[in-house]
Amino acid sequence: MELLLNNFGSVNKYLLRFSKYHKVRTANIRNYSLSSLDDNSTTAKLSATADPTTDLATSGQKAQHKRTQNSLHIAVIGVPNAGKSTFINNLINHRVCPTSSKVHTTRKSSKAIYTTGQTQLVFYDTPGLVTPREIKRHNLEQSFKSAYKHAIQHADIIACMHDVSNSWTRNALHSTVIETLNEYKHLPSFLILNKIDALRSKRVLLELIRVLTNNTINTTQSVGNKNQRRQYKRIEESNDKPVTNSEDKKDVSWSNFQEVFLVSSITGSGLNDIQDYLTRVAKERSWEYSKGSFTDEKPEALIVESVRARLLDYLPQEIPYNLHSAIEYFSEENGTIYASVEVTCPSARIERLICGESNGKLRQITERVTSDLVETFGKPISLTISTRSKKTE
Ligand SMILES: Nc1nc2c(ncn2[C@@H]2O[C@H](COP(=O)(O)OP(=O)(O)OP(=O)(O)O)[C@@H](O)[C@H]2O)c(=O)[nH]1
Repeated sequence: MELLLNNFGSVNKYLLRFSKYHKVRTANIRNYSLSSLDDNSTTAKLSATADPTTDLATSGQKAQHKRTQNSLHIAVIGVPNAGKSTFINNLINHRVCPTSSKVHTTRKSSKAIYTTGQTQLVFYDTPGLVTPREIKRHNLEQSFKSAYKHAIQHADIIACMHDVSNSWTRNALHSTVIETLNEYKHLPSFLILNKIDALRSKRVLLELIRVLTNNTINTTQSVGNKNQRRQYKRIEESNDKPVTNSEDKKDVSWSNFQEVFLVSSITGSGLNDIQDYLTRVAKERSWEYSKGSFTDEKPEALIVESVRARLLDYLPQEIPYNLHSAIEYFSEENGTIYASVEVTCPSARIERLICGESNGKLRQITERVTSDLVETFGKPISLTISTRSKKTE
């Protein structure tokens, strides 16, 4: 079965959404200008007009001396669904890491690049840390477990993402996270408490900081920047009651975090503080990527991963984990991307489920992926998703 969606009619709607997305996210950071995908390159690019200080250097009023370049490689680790990809996309103001409401959306380590002023931040989005049992249950590739190692080995610092919205798991760092931090304890690390928007009581956060850092971060004194301390103070002054005891729990905590940040990756709250922190600690080192690069992934790979992410969102339970998506066709002509992806299903029954009545579900999925990809590439895309089944009934 095949469904072709010609999206030229609706592409303006997507471009409008795209520019809104960028304007909102970049309001107080910098101005963006979109440029086309670099025809000669295999990486997706947008050009960004960086902050005014850099513009000055490149305009007629060139700086007297050559400015140094700084860079920092950050491995973002955490359990599946902690919000790692959402965090990176919103921090770099660009959708390069596919996200979904299901676990294991990210399957391999990928890079997202953000350049501001003299500093280039290179984020490694890593697959959620998993146990061998989870690898089996979700039919994950064996390379899954080791993918984060590659990222950490290239990192200067580890960002440890922790989901505070889940009251069952938030009071402890997962054992796989502690194991990883231990294994790479020579690297500095910081803790990100994510999804604070989902909390009714913010009071719980102070207690969590104490528990998860083994009481090593003092929320009332010199740790953190002014904003963070103000945030901690506001929480302290609220009337809510703490929910846990503050006794030391070494097996659920890590004592060597250098900073703790409270963020909502989805609303963008707190992300500027992290950006400032990373810029401050960046090393004097030449940039690896040109100023306009946002990822080193090939556009074809971004397309396939975006299809996979939306299949995870639209299909129930374990079904999407047993599908295989592959690019069939990719080209770019006159500023428009043409792509076709084939989804192989384990049976005709599953294929019918994906397509839905009169192909309605497949059309919905295709529209959603198209919208995501317009945000990714900043240009129209004509996308076809076709399905086939391994077995007929
Ligand atoms: N409420 C809320 N939801 C969030 C936040 N950040 C991420 N999410 C949601 O959490 C889910 C998982 O987000 P992802 O960014 O895909 O998580 P991940 O850690 O990359 O997941 P894996 O690929 O499984 O490792 C998605 O449904 C996001 O919309 C947040 O700050 N607040």
